[in-house]
Amino acid sequence: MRILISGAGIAGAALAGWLGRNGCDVTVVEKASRIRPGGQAVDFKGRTHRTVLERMGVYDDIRAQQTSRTDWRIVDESDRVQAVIPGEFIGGDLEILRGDLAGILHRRSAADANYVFGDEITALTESTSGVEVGFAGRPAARFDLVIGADGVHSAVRRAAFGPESDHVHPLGYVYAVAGGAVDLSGLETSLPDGRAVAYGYSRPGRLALAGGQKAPSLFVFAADPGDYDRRDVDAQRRLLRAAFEGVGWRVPEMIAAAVEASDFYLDALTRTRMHSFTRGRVALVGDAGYGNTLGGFGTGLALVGAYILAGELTAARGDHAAAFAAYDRRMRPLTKVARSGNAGRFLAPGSDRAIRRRNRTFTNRAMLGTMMWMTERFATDRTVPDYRMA
Ligand SMILES: Cc1cc2nc3c(=O)[nH]c(=O)nc-3n(C[C@H](O)[C@H](O)[C@H](O)COP(=O)(O)OP(=O)(O)OC[C@H]3O[C@@H](n4cnc5c(N)ncnc54)[C@H](O)[C@@H]3O)c2cc1C
Repeated sequence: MRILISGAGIAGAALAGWLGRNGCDVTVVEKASRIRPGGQAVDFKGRTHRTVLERMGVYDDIRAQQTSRTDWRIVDESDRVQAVIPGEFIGGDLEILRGDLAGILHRRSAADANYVFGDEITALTESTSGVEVGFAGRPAARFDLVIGADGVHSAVRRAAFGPESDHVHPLGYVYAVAGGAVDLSGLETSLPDGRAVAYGYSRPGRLALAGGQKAPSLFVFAADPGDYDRRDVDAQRRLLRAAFEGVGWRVPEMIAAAVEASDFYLDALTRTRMHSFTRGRVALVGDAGYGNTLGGFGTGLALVGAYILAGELTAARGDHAAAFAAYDRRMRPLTKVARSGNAGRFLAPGSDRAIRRRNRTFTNRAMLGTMMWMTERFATDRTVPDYRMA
């Protein structure tokens, strides 16, 4: 089977490895000129994630580069500690910087797929025998299947399922992630009017790296996607500056570093809801189909989704319709966790009262224990089939 994957992020690289190793001719087209670095820490929780990582053969590589998963201290603007969120709640069982994970997955799949950087699809035309794909920078080509692993703003989803606004719902917050300059670990401050800054994440023993490399900062604030232009990064830097204007604590230093950083990234918090993750010869995997920004499940879901999609395609031996139907059916309950929840409310509560309520939750061990148990029980403790793939 000739399969095109759009997007070489977490889902795309994972899927490329599985399909390439199991007999498919895989091309991955990535808009960026290389594997995109950057991002905050992402994490894995529970039995399902661990099983998939072990079957992929990347569990030990991830462990070798995991972050120190420190507790988060929530402080006020005078640095007084208001609550401590345990590292295992924020960072799951295994936590790694997103950019490091993307590197591991790419290295693991590089020999199994043909990676094309700096290009993107412009059109999809499906017939009974395949999909004709137009590209921005190369001649059109024909594939048996096309997979959208191109993230929240998926071009494949737009081409095959209709406009983004039909599927992607803004949650009322914007986030920015960028390289930082303050050597602190797992510290967050919440400002009463729906703004929050977090700082932290490093690999064990490498908090203040000799080379000057610092962990990225995360900024979250209440705003709408209409407040900025997705293509105008300078305007986004100005938006971030304006959102934290006049804030004390270490914020001026962090903002100054963030707006200068080459890995500056700003986007709306959104939730993606699809009636089906497949249509004809096209399927969506990862954030393109079931994203919920900063919800804490996106990366695990992307890897589980890639595993199940590849497994069903391998098991169906060329019957893509049967494989896609099974993928849809299996992913539906797993993705329930992404169809609700808004991390903005947790990270940047909009009032003093809401902040106090959030902090009380995290100082109550029993409540925290219940939340962690429920997460594991209902979201990440599911049995996935053993597809016996290479
Ligand atoms: C730079 C960056 C930083 C991130 N930071 C965080 C973070 O701090 N915390 C967090 O929880 N999640 C973060 N994420 C999202 C996180 O990676 C995903 O939620 C999750 O891992 C699922 O991954 P995915 O592969 O579906 O999407 P992504 O990891 O977003 O990968 C999508 C890939 O598709 C590429 N792409 C986009 N459009 C096209 C196109 N038209 N054609 C070809 N390729 C395209 C992108 O360049 C990217 O490489 C970040 C994503 C990126 C790209």
